[in-house]
Amino acid sequence: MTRPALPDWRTTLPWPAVDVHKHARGRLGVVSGKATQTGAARLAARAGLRIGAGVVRILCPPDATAVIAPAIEAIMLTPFGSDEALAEAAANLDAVVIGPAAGINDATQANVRALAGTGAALVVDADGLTVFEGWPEDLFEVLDRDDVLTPHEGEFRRLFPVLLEQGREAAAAEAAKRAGAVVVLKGVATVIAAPDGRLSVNDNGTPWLATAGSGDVLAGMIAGLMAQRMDSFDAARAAVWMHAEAARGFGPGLIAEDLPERIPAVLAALYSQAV
Ligand SMILES: NC(=O)C1=CN([C@@H]2O[C@H](COP(=O)(O)OP(=O)(O)OC[C@H]3O[C@@H](n4cnc5c(N)ncnc54)[C@H](O)[C@@H]3O)[C@@H](O)[C@H]2O)[C@@H](O)CC1
Ligand SMILES: Nc1ncnc2c1ncn2[C@@H]1O[C@H](COP(=O)(O)OP(=O)(O)O)[C@@H](O)[C@H]1O
Repeated sequence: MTRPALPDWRTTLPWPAVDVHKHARGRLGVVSGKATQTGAARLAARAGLRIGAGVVRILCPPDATAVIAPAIEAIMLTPFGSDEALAEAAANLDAVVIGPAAGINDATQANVRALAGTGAALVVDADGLTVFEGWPEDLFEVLDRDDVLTPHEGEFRRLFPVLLEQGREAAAAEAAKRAGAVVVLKGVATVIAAPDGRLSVNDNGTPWLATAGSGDVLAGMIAGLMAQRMDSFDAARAAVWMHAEAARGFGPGLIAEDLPERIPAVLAALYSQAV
């Protein structure tokens, strides 16, 4: 018996319907760090907006409001003063990114937990992963299967100390099972693994991506597709490929700020194949 081919992510990209409106298109939240650490959230938010989320809101500690407000236009801003207030602010969001420059402290842990109790699908990156070093089960027990973890190898080791000895593919597959969530093990050939056993290795990586903040952009791209109701595993595969394609299109001199601005060209090429 032959198994039906898994749908390729290109066939499930969320192109907007004629009668869509911005809220129906998908609402994305990105949690910012404190006043001196807001750039990572702004990169992720801009990437999420560029990849098609209809409404994007940065959720920030009160001290960061005056820093972020003059640095955004289409992106909205909501300050929160506690984990409960964060959950309230995220109540009507479809997807949320937490972790980029969030801070390695108890507040970030509490914020991840609070967001996990909302209906939003989560992308947990960077400090959102690092804060669970030593007690990863505390993270895994609050995750849903449509949540996504996006560790680089350093962050992966903090949550899964010996798994990489099995090789990157086996490690990512086991990590996804243990976490009960999609795991994106970043690197030269990024591995994407789902808790149901689906596994994919990205094939268009480029070293131009080895630049500060490129991972923050990727987190925003994945969550931006998830906010548009794309399956989390497909969203991760699609975003990882588009992220690399955007970097290839730019080439030498690429910095993370350039990546969101290359997304339209990458989307346009995919759209021309879809219609
Ligand atoms: N514009 C911004 O505001 C930016 C903020 N960022 C944030 O800054 C905070 C600290 O970033 P750091 O880069 O110091 O933290 P990392 O956790 O990335 O790096 C700390 C250590 O982890 C190890 N490591 C890093 N990348 C690795 C890899 N790919 N493979 C193996 N080991 C690796 C290295 O030993 C490194 O010294 C994070 O919250 C991050 O999200 C960064 O994303 C860069 C841009
Ligand atoms: N040499 C490389 N080849 C391909 N991709 C790379 C390379 N170096 C880094 N990347 C990609 O760049 C991104 C870096 O993410 P991350 O380490 O989280 O950076 P940051 O924390 O600065 O945002 C990942 O998507 C990773 O796969």
